Amino acid sequence: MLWKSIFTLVRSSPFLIFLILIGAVIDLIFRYLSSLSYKYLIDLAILPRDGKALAIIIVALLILGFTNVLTGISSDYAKARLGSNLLFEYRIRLYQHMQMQSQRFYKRFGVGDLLARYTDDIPAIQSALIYIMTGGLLSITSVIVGLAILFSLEWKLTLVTLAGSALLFAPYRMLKSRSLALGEAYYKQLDHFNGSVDEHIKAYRVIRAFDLRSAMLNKVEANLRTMLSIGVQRNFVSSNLNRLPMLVISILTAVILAYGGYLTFNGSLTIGEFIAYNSIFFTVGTSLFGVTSILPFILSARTSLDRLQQVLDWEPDVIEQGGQELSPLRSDIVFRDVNFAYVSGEPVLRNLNLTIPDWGFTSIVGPSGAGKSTVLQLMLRFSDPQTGVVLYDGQDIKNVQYASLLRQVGVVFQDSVLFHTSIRDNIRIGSPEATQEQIEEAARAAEIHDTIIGFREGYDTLVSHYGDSLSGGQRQRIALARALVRKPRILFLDEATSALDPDTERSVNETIRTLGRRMSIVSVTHRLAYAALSDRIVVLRQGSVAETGTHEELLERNGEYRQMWDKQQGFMLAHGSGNACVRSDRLRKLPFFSSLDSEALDEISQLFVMEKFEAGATVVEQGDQGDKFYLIARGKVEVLISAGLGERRKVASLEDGDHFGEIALMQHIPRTATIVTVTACWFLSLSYDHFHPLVMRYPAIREGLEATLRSRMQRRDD
Ligand SMILES: Nc1ncnc2c1ncn2[C@@H]1O[C@H](COP(=O)(O)OP(=O)(O)OP(=O)(O)O)[C@@H](O)[C@H]1O
Repeated sequence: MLWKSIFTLVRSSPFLIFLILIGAVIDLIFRYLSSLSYKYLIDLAILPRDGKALAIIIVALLILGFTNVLTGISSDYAKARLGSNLLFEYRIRLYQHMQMQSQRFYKRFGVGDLLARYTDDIPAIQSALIYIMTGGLLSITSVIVGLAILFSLEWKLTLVTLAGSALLFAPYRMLKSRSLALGEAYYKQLDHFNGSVDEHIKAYRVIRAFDLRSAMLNKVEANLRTMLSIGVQRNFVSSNLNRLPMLVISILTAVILAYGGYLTFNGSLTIGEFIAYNSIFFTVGTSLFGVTSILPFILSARTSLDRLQQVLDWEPDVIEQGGQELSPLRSDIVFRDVNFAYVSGEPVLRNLNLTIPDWGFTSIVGPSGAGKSTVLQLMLRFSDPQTGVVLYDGQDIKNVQYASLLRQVGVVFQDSVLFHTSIRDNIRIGSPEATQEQIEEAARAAEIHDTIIGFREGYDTLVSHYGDSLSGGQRQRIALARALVRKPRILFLDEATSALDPDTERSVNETIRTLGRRMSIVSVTHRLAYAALSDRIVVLRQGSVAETGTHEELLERNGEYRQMWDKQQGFMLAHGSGNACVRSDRLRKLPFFSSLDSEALDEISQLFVMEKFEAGATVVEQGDQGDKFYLIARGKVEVLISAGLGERRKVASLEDGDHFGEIALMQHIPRTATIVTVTACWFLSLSYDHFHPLVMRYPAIREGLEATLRSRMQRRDD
């Protein structure tokens, strides 16, 4: 398919092809007439001492040389143009293809992987095309013409030459598969390397703060060493593909000199013919060498074409077909019998039926992995359900113009990426036609205008490195302004404030609440304190709706929501987040403390110490001796277990109100899993040494912990 597009590109540039061909033909004529001129120079001008003939030959050569240079220049321009056109066409095509893709695609092709296709594969195809179009075609024609002339000069000698020339392609046959395999291996390593550089740029703070520099360096060094070794082998094979044909040409030259000399001795060839024959053979030899030297380019381009094709063959999850314009949302968004899975056989949404009216503030809550963000993604049509429909005002969003759907919505994600441009342009991205007044209006609504004008360069302040130059709250407020400048009918928030520190979260949520009076908002959150303020709450469990209602109704119902609510209660984070504590009645909800009296629980709650970890930190490492129990006052962690060969498998996510490590309170036993923070986390930790004296005093604690351990073991065995 891609080969076809190369031919289409070539066919669509007839003038450029004409310039290249004319340049090649003139070059060819020049080469052979120069070589053949020796025959006439020696036999017709020098030996008979004919000055006029000499002058005519020299003038003819000069005119030809001059013409050759002129057509060569036009041909060079045409090649440069054609090559650049190919780069442009392929890069834009790949980029457009990427724009249609969703999460599944980006999971399969990492950043490094994709970048390598832009910066290495496409140029490799370009080089091969240029070489084939110019050196290749010219060399092949040159070989054919040259052999015809050689045949006319001395056919027996030429037959010997022709037979020997077949040997020139032996190295290609021998080394082809090795070269292709090395090409593939090299690109694989290059993809890894690009990925590591990208990771380093994005996570440089975590790498430095956790002193991961030497670990990362070792990883990159191992990658580069493998690349170095493959690179050496690859270059060596490529140079052999060039060098070995030269050996064949040297042998052929020796044969021609010996046999041609013999023919000249016995008078079958004149001296002029002998010299001309050798000179033409030299040109033929060079052209033959030219033919073989494009082979490494062809091999490299073949690998690159395959790699590019692999990406372009990836079908987008969402097919954007024309359809009707979606009119402004007036009634509701409905999920009807929706089933969805990222991986076949692992359903995430199961027969989901849900109605979200177009007014007020709706919160979607539920345990981690319940499918909250997935619901949001389907509303934005980042993916389509496998069965069932998502309707906006009764219209299946698969059948409406995608752009008209996106025009109605604004979105703020948890990790809102800001671009490397001014604050003004970052907001304007939401609506490219927005005037300065509209930008400021959005910034005011997001309550960031005063902060922006307080910066020395105001709205022209450059946002650097994905927004690192701003605080988390400022970043999210600019992201909010970016969404608001679109004047959306509906604002989607995907954990938009949960990565912020408590004070900033509180203040951004107040802004969002004010906005809720002006537009409808759908917010995915796991922090129930803010969900409680919404007009309706949808509780998801394993991809279905478990409950819906207001906060009060759901508490009353005493179901799933109530449990989650109770779990998150009882923690107090002081303003400024310098301190936190847990109430004794909250401790009673932990199964191993449930039978203790208030006095004991009060004592225990005093023993907790607050610990703060940034996102990406390892809190406990599998195999280390456990000496602390942790309660998550706020934040989210992942529980990982070793899956061999240094790989880790995620087995669970824990968040506000969850706990881990309780067995460490009873005995120093190795941790059975690694805990890594996903967002910044505030933990309350209780150390074995502080706690142990209490266990001695209150036997009920030991009994509770032993029961927990037994049930844990039982669950694991099951
Ligand atoms: N791109 C993906 N590929 C495969 N599985 C995915 C992908 N994205 C999410 N999942 C899985 O789908 C399930 C639902 O994920 P989703 O992010 O919607 O849950 P959530 O309720 O928002 O959870 P959380 O609060 O932890 O963000 C989880 O089991 C998750 O591991």
